[in-house]
Amino acid sequence: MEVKVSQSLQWSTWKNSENIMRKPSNSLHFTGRYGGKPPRDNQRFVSYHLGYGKGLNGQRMLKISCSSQNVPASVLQSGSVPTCFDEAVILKKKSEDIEPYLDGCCIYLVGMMGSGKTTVGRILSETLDYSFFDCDTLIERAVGATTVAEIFKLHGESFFRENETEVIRKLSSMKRLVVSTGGGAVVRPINWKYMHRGISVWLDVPLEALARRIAEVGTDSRPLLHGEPGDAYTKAFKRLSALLEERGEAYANANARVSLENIAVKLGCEDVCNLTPTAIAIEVLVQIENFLKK
Ligand SMILES: Nc1ncnc2c1ncn2[C@@H]1O[C@H](COP(=O)(O)OP(=O)(O)O)[C@@H](O)[C@H]1O
Ligand SMILES: O=C(O)C1=C[C@@H](OP(=O)(O)O)[C@@H](O)[C@H](O)C1
Repeated sequence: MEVKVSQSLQWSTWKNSENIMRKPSNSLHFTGRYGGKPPRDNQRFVSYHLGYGKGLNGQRMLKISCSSQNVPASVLQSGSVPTCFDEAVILKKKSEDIEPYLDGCCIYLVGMMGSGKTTVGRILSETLDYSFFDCDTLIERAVGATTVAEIFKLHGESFFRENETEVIRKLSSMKRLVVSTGGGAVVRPINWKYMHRGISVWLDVPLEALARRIAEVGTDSRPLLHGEPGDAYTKAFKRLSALLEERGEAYANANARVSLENIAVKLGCEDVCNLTPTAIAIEVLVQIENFLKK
């Protein structure tokens, strides 16, 4: 029997398995932890299921699946969550398929705040062996400020936008980058002139999901969401709806659109919040491929 284990199922995940249980039907279930130290609650564990099944030709095959629940935002963003075996394999295969067509072209992720540009961008850069850049971080460095919120407070939004354009301009002369742009980068036509030197992809996420994600981490780092009354979810929802209303058409300038609602339908998933960043990264590659083959 030949079993190919993807790189993203790292040895450390297996080595650190907390408990291995033999299940009745000749299958194994074990829970692995990610990261160095054992977390205290079970929610930070990832469960693996190993069992035998039949392949297409009826041959016996080892099947591996993995599930993770309530993985903290910081871990999701770090891109170090052990992902579903199948998803990891599909992602790698897809990236190998499109690499020759991409020819080193930069990928710009656009979308509302919280749409997952940073989280998905990191995964894409890793699988494509590209470098990853987050525009907000580069602007903070260029200005010598600690946060975007500080830049807005000290210098105002138009100063921030000027710097954003300058960062995008500089990045656009480079190759093999995945760039996570700020949610508002789409409003300036000059930014599109630079982004169209590469391929732009719009991560289209329903407002409810955006607001839920942002409410979880708070609005501190996102100055445009400050100032609404109400609980974190309501505040985020209201401001995001107003911004989306203003910007909807600007996002549609992107070369490709990745709709989380469409992915959920494809995968038979009831709630877009259950889509993993890897599943979304796969769809980004599929949509880039569609665009390049047009
Ligand atoms: N597929 C996903 N499922 C659940 N939470 C996610 C997903 N993608 C991103 N997040 C979380 O949503 C928040 C915003 O994601 P982030 O990548 O920073 O978005 P952006 O860069 O577009 O602002 C983060 O807390 C992140 O962990
Ligand atoms: O939507 C926007 O106008 C903004 C989005 C933020 O980036 P993220 O989309 O990465 O949160 C950041 O650039 C700034 O707070 C403004």
